[in-house]
Amino acid sequence: MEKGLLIVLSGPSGVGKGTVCSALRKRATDLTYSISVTTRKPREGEVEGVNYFFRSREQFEEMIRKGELLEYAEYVGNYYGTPANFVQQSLEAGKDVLLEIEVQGALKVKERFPDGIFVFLTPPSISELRNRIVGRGTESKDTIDKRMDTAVEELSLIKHYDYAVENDQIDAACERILSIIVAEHCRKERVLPYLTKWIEEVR
Ligand SMILES: Nc1ncnc2c1ncn2[C@@H]1O[C@H](COP(=O)(O)OP(=O)(O)OP(=O)(O)O)[C@@H](O)[C@H]1O
Ligand SMILES: Nc1nc2c(ncn2[C@@H]2O[C@H](COP(=O)(O)O)[C@@H](O)[C@H]2O)c(=O)[nH]1
Repeated sequence: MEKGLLIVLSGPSGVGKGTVCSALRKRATDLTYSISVTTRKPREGEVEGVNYFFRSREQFEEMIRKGELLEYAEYVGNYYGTPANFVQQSLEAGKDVLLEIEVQGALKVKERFPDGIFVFLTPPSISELRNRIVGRGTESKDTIDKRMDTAVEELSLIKHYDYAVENDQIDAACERILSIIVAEHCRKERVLPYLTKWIEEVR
């Protein structure tokens, strides 16, 4: 069976990754969404196994030792990681898998899965990015400042991504991401086999 596509969506805190993923979940029910593990405390309304698997630092470090994570990163004082088995089994079963992760982790995934599709979500402006993270009302001022400082570093790594998608409007951002996935399927399933065949014929 043809393996599924691995799509990695990242970008600075507050750009709207979670919001766009939730909108995608409603529209693209054939996509598989990986649920991450974190040592961050749950925010109000967050549910174990739905938003994240919430674990202690000791439990997380045990998962690292056992090789249970595809990638992990320490981000503004907490660990975040992607469970390896779920992603690998889903890809093997031919499902397209979407990871919503920060930039250090995305670059680690790129080393292991160079054929993945790396999408960087960008804000309309830096001031709008701050407005969004402040407006969400979930972080302290100190955490917002740290996340904004990290955002500046993250934006400089956009060159390592295959696509930049602006999240000006949620629906428009979803459309762009879905178009990328369709195009990548066409490339993988149609163009590459043709190219391979033509190259074999010329030889
Ligand atoms: N296109 C948009 N226009 C206006 N507001 C938006 C848009 N997308 C998201 N938001 C708002 O911005 C805030 C941050 O969004 P969200 O939590 O999805 O960001 P995130 O990138 O997942 O952040 P983090 O990395 O911190 O988890 C939310 O309050 C959300 O409602
Ligand atoms: N490297 C990873 N980053 C992840 C993962 N799951 C989420 N994240 C990213 O962490 C930050 C902060 O998230 P928050 O929920 O505390 O706002 C954000 O950029 C997420 O995308 C993961 O498994 N690995």
